[in-house]
Amino acid sequence: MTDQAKALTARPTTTRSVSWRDFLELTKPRVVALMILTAVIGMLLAAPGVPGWDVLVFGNLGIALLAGAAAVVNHVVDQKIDTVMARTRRRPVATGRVSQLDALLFATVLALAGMMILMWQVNALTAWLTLASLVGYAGVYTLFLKRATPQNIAIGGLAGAMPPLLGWTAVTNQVEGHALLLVLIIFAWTPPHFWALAIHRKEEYAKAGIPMLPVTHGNRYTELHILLYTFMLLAVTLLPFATGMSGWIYLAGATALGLRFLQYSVRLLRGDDRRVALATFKYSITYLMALFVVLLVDHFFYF
Ligand code: HEM
Ligand SMILES: CC(C)=CCC/C(C)=C/CC/C(C)=C/COP(=O)(O)OP(=O)(O)O
Repeated sequence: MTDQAKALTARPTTTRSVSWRDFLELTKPRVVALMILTAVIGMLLAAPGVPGWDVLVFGNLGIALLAGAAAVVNHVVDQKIDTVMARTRRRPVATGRVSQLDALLFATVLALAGMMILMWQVNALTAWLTLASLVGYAGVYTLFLKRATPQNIAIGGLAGAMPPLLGWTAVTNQVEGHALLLVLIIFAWTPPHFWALAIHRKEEYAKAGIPMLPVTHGNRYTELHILLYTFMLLAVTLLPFATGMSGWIYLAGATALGLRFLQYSVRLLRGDDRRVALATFKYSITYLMALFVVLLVDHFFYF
């Protein structure tokens, strides 16, 4: 192998030694933080009043530990493909700063701690549903779907959509219709959230050999699907109002946020521009955060 070929295939080297920050990074803290926001709001909507501090603290801690563990496993399973993509090549396992074994041990500790907390301090239903979400993301999505089909996100997104239900069951110990509605909202949101980023990073996914929708079916097809999912998202977000779960404040907020999302999707379909794709991805995060905050404001306004 020539020196140039070696340089191209080598793992990115790192001069920095391992630190606690690497372990924190492995847990995808910003993604988990948004999941916890949706779990907290699930708890607050489920409770007749305000849930007890113990459910709030232990429920969210347990869910966060298991979600973090799932993210760590994702780094281990994806080590090779993370090394190929510019967005992920500096990750702790991809660079080798954290070994696969250490990462797996870390994931095991997080998962065991999370399960014990949920089992002993919350309830078994929440513990098993959270574990199922971990398996859904780390096992079904990462290990299998991500590499197998361009519909990976449309199916695998269910795992990431679970936190509001997990929050709800932590309080009520029951799976109820309104909680499933919140799951449905995140489930419909996930494809536009991710496909916008996949368009922006299409070349990298192609290089890594991952069959993301823009790679297999092109940008225009993906943009059309983003638009269709955004319509569906807008329709699904009207259900909390239609079923009497939320009031007019929510309806106004959800409609305004959804119309703005549609505006991004239409711009994307018209312009096919990488920068618009990135802006759409960023908006998707603001959108979900704002939508759940509006749900909560509405809940306490009519309370
Ligand atoms: C299987 C479903 C999902 C897929 C495939 C997906 C994909 C992604 C990807 C690839 C990124 C970029 C990460 C990076 O640059 O390191 C990202 C970022 C993000 N995702 Fe998702 N996502 C999913 C579900 C969710 C869910 C359910 C939430 C929250 C409820 C969420 C919240 C976020 C946030 C907050 C970021 C920004 C993270 C940052 O700034 O570092 N995602 N997502
Ligand atoms: C217990 C529970 C609630 C589990 C949910 C786990 C969890 C952290 C889901 C995150 C969703 C996500 C960021 C997917 C991206 O994975 P990717 O591999 O497509 O993206 P990447 O290339 O950035 O790693």
